[in-house]
Amino acid sequence: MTQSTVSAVNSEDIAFARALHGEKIKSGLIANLKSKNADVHNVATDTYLKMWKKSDVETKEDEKKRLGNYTQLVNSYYNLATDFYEYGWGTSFHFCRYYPGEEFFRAIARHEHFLAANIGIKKGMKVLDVGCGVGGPAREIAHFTGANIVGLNNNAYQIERAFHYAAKEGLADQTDFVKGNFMEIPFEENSYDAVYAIEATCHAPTFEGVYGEIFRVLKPGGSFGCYEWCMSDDYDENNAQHREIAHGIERGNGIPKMRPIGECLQALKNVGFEIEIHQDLAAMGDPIHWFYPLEGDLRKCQTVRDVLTTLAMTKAGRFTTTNMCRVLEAVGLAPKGTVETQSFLEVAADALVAGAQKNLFTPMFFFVAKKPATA
Ligand SMILES: CC(C)=CCC[C@@H](C)[C@H]1CC[C@H]2C3=C(CC[C@]12C)[C@@]1(C)CC[C@H](O)C[C@@H]1CC3
Repeated sequence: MTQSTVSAVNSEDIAFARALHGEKIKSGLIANLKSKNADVHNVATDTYLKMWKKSDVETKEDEKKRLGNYTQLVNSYYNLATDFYEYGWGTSFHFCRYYPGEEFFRAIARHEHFLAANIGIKKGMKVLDVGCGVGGPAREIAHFTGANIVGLNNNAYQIERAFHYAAKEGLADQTDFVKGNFMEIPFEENSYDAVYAIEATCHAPTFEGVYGEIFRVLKPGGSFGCYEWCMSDDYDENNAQHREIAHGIERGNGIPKMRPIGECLQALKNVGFEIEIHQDLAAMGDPIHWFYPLEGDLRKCQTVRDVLTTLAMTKAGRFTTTNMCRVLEAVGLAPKGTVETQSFLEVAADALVAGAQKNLFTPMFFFVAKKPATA
């Protein structure tokens, strides 16, 4: 794409996001739902849902269309899901490991510190967060390390929220957020000391495309650290039950195509990275599973405070949210399509848990890859 086409696409996305969500930043699910423009919300809902057939047999052609339209797919997904994520999960949109007794938000932060420490992020470094969401990890890593973090994200709504939260935490000078496509990163080559991506690059149509761009902007000798969403070695694409779980993960999470671990490692090598560490952190035999909040069993909560924190994530909490959305939609306080959004998020939760329980899926295939000093 030429520079002028890129800025035209960006302006269109920004205008769409403003028309859909309104100009002012609000907090709380109900306040956010109330402020949506119903007609624009309808467009976002239709755009997302038309990418997925509900009952008919899924064909390779459907998958190809999603891969070709990945920007529309991912943008419409996050235009619909972001408020629900913040309401149910907070502002760091990722999973994590837990040790016995560890509180939810503490574990989330520790997962971010672990990544920052492994790629050697230090005070004053210039670091890129690829697919930064609303900036939860970028803020935590900025506070933790003193580095300057730039978050890249193609969703204009999330970018606006990221600026808002960073300013509130006094990080306006230490962070920046840029709307852009990670398949065409809008920065110069060799411009970042370190790059990380947390559960984001699975939205790309190919690992090679996004990793190649990360390689380009990273300085020689710099490290790229990532938690990648992958299907495990036990996953068999020709097994109908496995495929159904993978498809649920795709549809519920706005992912054009789930790929195996092998493809991730091969892509890193193909674009020139030297892989220094790789390990599936979901397969470490942890007594507390990474997916426990979505399992719906409050007895698995780590602390009393966690019962409240994880309430909206459990089956009972999700049932309540669905009914609340039904009522809000019926009385006109939430736009049409809100119940549908909650329903594909339910698909996400169930498919993620099923994939985890059968050891078919990991949201934390962790790797550190280095750009050779001679590159
Ligand atoms: C999509 C990717 C690559 C990463 C996001 C990972 C997680 C943060 C989300 C995956 C499924 C999401 C769900 C919710 C919050 C965010 C996730 C865990 C809810 C708990 C939000 C509240 C809703 O009512 C139910 C959602 C279920 C799925």
